[in-house]
Amino acid sequence: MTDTTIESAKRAAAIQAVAEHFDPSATHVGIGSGTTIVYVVDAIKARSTNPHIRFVPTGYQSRQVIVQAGLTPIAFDSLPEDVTLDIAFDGADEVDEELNCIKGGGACLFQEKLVAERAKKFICVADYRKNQARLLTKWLTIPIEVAPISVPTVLYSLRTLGSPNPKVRTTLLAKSGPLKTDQDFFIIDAPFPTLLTSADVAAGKGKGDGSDGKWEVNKLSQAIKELTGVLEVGIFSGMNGVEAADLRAREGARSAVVGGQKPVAVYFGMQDGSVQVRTSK
Ligand SMILES: O=C(CO)[C@H](O)[C@H](O)COP(=O)(O)O
Repeated sequence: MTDTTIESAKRAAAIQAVAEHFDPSATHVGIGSGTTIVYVVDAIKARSTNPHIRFVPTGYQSRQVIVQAGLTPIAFDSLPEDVTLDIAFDGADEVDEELNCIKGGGACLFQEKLVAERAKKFICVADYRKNQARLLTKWLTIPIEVAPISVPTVLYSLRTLGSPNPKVRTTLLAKSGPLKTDQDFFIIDAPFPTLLTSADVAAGKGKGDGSDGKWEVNKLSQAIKELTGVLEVGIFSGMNGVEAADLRAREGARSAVVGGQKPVAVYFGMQDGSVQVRTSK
């Protein structure tokens, strides 16, 4: 496997994802972070015809990608309350059979989740290395964004939940010390055993509540999110945007759900140049 193969796989997946989901008349588009999203932005630029389209970044790097492409960014907190994004595109670190994702390899998970949940449709684009049946198969840690002051207690609680050796992510740059996110928070990378899907729990493969050392994706995400000091967890699970809209239509004002975290489709660029698409069933 060469770098060229991986980069070609990302590009092929991005081109197909944009061709199949980007509507040139869209007005607001969410743009994720990482290396794959650069190909998505290139593909959007080649198709976009609406001079009034605005792109919502998920952090500093994402904003730079938008600006360098000559497109117009709009800050997430400048969006009028009633505006939803037509679509959001992002990468992922690992995706399972149910389209649950691990994100945050680039430390941008909080804004990525805000943007994904504000979109009618969230589409993930990734290369073949990210395509796994279960989360934590090849990507072995869950990125968690935490308030710096909470680090010792969150590390302790994560060990109690079954993470053998959670660690604060450090910067690889000349300045040593913890890496700071766009919110000036820290990232803890917490290893856990491979996660069960909801289908595994339904099939009796475990309770998924961590009592036997095995966690189901949603249950672990909720357990970590409940820890004081945790801003956000790099597990994107639960509903997708279409399911969330259905729930709102059924429940109206009683539903506090804004959108979903899970993609409606994931495009994997494969080693042989093809693109594999995984959609929600
Ligand atoms: O979640 C992310 C950043 O926080 C990225 O989307 C994820 O790390 C994938 O990155 P890449 O496209 O470089 O593989």
